[in-house]
Amino acid sequence: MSPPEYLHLASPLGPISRPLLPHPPRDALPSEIPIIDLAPLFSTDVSLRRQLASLIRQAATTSGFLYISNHGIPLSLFQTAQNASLNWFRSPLAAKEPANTSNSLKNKGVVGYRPRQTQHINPWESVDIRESFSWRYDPAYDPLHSPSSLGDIPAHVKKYVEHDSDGFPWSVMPKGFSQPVIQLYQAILSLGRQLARLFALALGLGEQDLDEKFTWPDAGLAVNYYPPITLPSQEQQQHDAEGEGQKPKVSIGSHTDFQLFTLLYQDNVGGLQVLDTDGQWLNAKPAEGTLVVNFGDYMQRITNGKWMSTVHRVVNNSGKERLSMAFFWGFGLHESCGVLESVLEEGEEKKYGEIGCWEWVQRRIEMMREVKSGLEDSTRVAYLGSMNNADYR
Ligand SMILES: O=C(O)CCC(=O)C(=O)O
Ligand SMILES: [Fe+2]
Repeated sequence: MSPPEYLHLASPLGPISRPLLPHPPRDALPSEIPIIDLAPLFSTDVSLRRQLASLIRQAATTSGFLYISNHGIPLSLFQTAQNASLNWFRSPLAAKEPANTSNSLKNKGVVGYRPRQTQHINPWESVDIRESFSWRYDPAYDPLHSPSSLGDIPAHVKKYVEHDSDGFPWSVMPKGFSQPVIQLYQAILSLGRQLARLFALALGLGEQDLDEKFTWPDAGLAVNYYPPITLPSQEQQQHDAEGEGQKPKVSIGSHTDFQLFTLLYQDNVGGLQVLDTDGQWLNAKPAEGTLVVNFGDYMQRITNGKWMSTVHRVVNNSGKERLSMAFFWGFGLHESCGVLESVLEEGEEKKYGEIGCWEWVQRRIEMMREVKSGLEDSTRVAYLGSMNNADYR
């Protein structure tokens, strides 16, 4: 019998290992990653919205991944932003360099462009074979806030949100890119707030109970460009046999998202894979007109571990370039939350304490750093190799 294989990754609790089944990835069944029709969300009939919320709760507590259809954002808005992004990513490196995150110091290197193979989300896998353009929430682009009210951002919020004047230098980006991407981002801000009401229902809360925590949300965007992974030649494989080349080649390594939920638009190329609770990789194939929704670590925490923050990665072996846009949603970074009473059964104890959203994100970043430095230590890797964390999915 071949020895069990493990997937190693960073988690909020530190490095963890998950056993893997010895089978190649297979397509997810509709029961594993359901397509949920969002139309009832826009109905005036609250009983329809409640039925929809129970479908969401079912998916959140069993797979942590689902697709939404009829979400109300026209496909053309995504396609225009997709084409604009492709055009930009295909331009020469020198044209993209002015947008490099390292030039965006005021944003602490978060906002902007990251060139190919400069990110490594999971050190047990290859460097990420992707380029990306990311930015964080800026109230100047939020339809909820009128330009004249921007001066009134409360001080305890202001230190966490960027304002246009000290934000990313959009002038370095061609308008052909920024206009459609910002337009899409604004539509996503509205959809995210509507979804937050649905999730509130699904969490046993009143529909509007979470609204305030999303007034200045932590709503970031990553536009991901994945060139095809070219499998190494035999010579190269031999050369790599002792080093990095042994690691599985990934477009973005296995990880969980940090915050509450992610809305993902993917083109029709495919490559997104989701790890089920048995250790089987499932292909989350593209389905036109849908968005993928997955839940993150903070959601898992505030639901006492019930809503799953599911491990996923991208392997683009299609031979074609792939583009995705991931919108990450969290409460405002100035907010704080503990386990929600509404999710607890009678007598159930809270597993986790309250933690601020900013502290949470810092902790997750710290854990990823720790995992990278821990890799240098061979005893630790051996320990990881034999560890099976059953509690943390
Ligand atoms: O491109 C994708 O399909 C997934 C991207 C992703 O997981 C991320 O950006 O966190
Ligand atoms: Fe992700």
